[in-house]
Amino acid sequence: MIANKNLLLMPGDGIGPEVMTQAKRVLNWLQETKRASFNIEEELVGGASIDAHGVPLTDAALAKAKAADAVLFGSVGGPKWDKVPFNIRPEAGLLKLRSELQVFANLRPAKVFDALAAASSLKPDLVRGLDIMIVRECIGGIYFGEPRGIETLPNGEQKGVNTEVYTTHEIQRVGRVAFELARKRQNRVCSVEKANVMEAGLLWRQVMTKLKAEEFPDVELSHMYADNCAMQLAKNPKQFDVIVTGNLFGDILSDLAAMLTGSLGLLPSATLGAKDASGRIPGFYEPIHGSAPDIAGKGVANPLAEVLSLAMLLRYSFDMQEDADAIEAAVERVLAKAGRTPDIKAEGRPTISTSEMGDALIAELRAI
Ligand SMILES: NC(=O)C1=CN([C@@H]2O[C@H](COP(=O)(O)OP(=O)(O)OC[C@H]3O[C@@H](n4cnc5c(N)ncnc54)[C@H](O)[C@@H]3O)[C@@H](O)[C@H]2O)C=CC1
Ligand SMILES: CC(C)CC(=O)C(=O)O
Ligand SMILES: [Mg+2]
Repeated sequence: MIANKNLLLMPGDGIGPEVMTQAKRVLNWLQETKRASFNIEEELVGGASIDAHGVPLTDAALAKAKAADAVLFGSVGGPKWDKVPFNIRPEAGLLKLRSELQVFANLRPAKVFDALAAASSLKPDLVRGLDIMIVRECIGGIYFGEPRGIETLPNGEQKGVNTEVYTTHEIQRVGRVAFELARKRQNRVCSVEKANVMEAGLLWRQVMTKLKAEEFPDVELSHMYADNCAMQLAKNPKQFDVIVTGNLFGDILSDLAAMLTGSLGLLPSATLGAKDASGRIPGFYEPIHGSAPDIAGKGVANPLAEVLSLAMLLRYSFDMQEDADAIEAAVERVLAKAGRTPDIKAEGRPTISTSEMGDALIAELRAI
């Protein structure tokens, strides 16, 4: 049994707390069945933290996140906070967390469960069996580059500025994660950028090419422009194994990949940093979706991306492979036989709520 792991839960805003409630039921199951014992704490983040403390991430919450063995996050943002100053928006809290935890490699697996091949927006044959891994650089690129801001020009016009910046080291470290993952999969990495129009993209391509030659000669490397990659994901997604890309392109391409699997509500993620002196790797886990204001409070959000993020946490931070497998298998069984939340609604299947999806999942887990 895995004992005394410190886990910080940060549910956030909108559907974040709703889906986190279902992940907590899975945590309870793990503890009740003596598979693990956790010291669980919870902290506000995003809009909820702005309402309580005036900032999207307090120093105390950040300190707890840094001290935890892993962080499970929900989602942040919503129209209520759209007018707060830009640097303290809910989303700034999330970016600060990722950056302060130095979690640079965001693993976004897009897997199609057999029962959901028909829920994809593509024809079932194009997606059945799909299993791709998008590795998104998560603490660099245009979301963090300087200079940035909105300035007023002498003629009264305004100018909005963001800057794409990548250094050799930033590209190498995320590239290594992608190559290493590929070795455990189909041994193929597709590196995605816009080397045709952006110097940061050209450097990305050069660094990836050199990295492959020097450290990963056994792994196949291809390069693709990001716009073509979006098209290829919609045309023939099974051509990909591991995709490695920067922060902005990874954000966009993973939302597209989510729809191949049936819903944004299904895609989990793990964001990992480098091993520290004590051998610990910081791990931050979150669904790829946002706070979904259009459905928040209605009890209809799909909780499976959050639950699958918990499974990734067990797998990557606590080496609890069997328990992670058990949760993923239970999700698969639920999708094969239970009702569906509205985002993956299917003819002949009852439409169920977030908590009913949680009930079905817990019933499957208890049956093990
Ligand atoms: N990691 C995070 O916390 C993220 C936060 N955001 C924030 O969330 C807010 C809303 O952003 P949107 O662009 O609307 O993206 P979103 O991901 O929140 O929602 C996009 C669409 O997907 C649906 N959806 C998302 N998750 C779902 C789930 N679990 N079950 C069923 N349907 C689901 C929503 O109902 C909506 O129609 C904004 O404030 C945005 O900044 C957006 C993306 C990520
Ligand atoms: C705050 C945003 C960068 C969140 C987002 O869309 C994401 O990480 O996927
Ligand atoms: Mg996103």
